[in-house]
Amino acid sequence: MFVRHKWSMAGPRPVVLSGPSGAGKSTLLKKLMKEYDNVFGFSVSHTTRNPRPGEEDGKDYHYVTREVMQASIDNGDFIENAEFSGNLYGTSKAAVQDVQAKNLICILDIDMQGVKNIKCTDLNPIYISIQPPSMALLEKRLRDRNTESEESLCRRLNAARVEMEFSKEPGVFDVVIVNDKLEDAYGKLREALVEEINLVKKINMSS
Ligand SMILES: Nc1nc2c(ncn2[C@@H]2O[C@H](COP(=O)(O)OP(=O)(O)O)[C@@H](O)[C@H]2O)c(=O)[nH]1
Ligand SMILES: Nc1ncnc2c1ncn2[C@@H]1O[C@H](COP(=O)(O)OP(=O)(O)O)[C@@H](O)[C@H]1O
Repeated sequence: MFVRHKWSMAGPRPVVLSGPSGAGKSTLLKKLMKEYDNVFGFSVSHTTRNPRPGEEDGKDYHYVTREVMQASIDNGDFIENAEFSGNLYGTSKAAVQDVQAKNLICILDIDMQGVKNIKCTDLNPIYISIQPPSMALLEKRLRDRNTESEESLCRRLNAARVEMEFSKEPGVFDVVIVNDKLEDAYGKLREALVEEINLVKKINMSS
């Protein structure tokens, strides 16, 4: 699957954030996008899950029915897609192209199936894993977030065990960040991206 041909002008490298549900990916990426205006662009995924209070269609996700999403997948519109906790999720080609067209660092928030599939493309992102300090803390944070039913919570915690093991596989992630204290984790994320951030600032200043 080709998103951007290797011979096209080199833009900034995209960033993949992955890790268990509740690890703090959205919190960290929202902080990053707030601090760095016009440097990052979020790859807005499609999902068949319902929007949570406060989430916006077209901003957090494109919320679609399974029928619509499956038809779009069959049509070849997606770079990758996966079933997670009973719902379909996927990154459309358009989601990434929209961000890359603006020469911004494209951030993808995807699960481990997504990571495996993106590795088969020529997207060449920086792979960052966000991990919770422990299963117990992950459960507490997910419960306190108050977004999941008991069933959804169980499914996410089961998936989290597998995601946590996956993050230990050598060579999968460029950086693994344990999100204990938010400010410390954020500092590590920023540090991992500083070169790419400076590159985009330079490009944007000269254009
Ligand atoms: N493969 C894949 N995973 C995605 C995509 N969008 C979101 N996810 C993952 O789906 C999982 C569930 O996301 P979500 O329902 O927003 O719940 P949350 O992670 O608990 O906030 C997370 O691991 C996300 O990283 C996507 O486009 N592709
Ligand atoms: N370092 C942290 N310490 C305490 N709570 C946190 C921390 N990071 C995130 N949270 C909280 O944990 C919950 C899960 O974080 P979230 O960003 O939604 O995770 P994800 O996007 O990975 O599913 C949220 O309620 C968030 O406010």
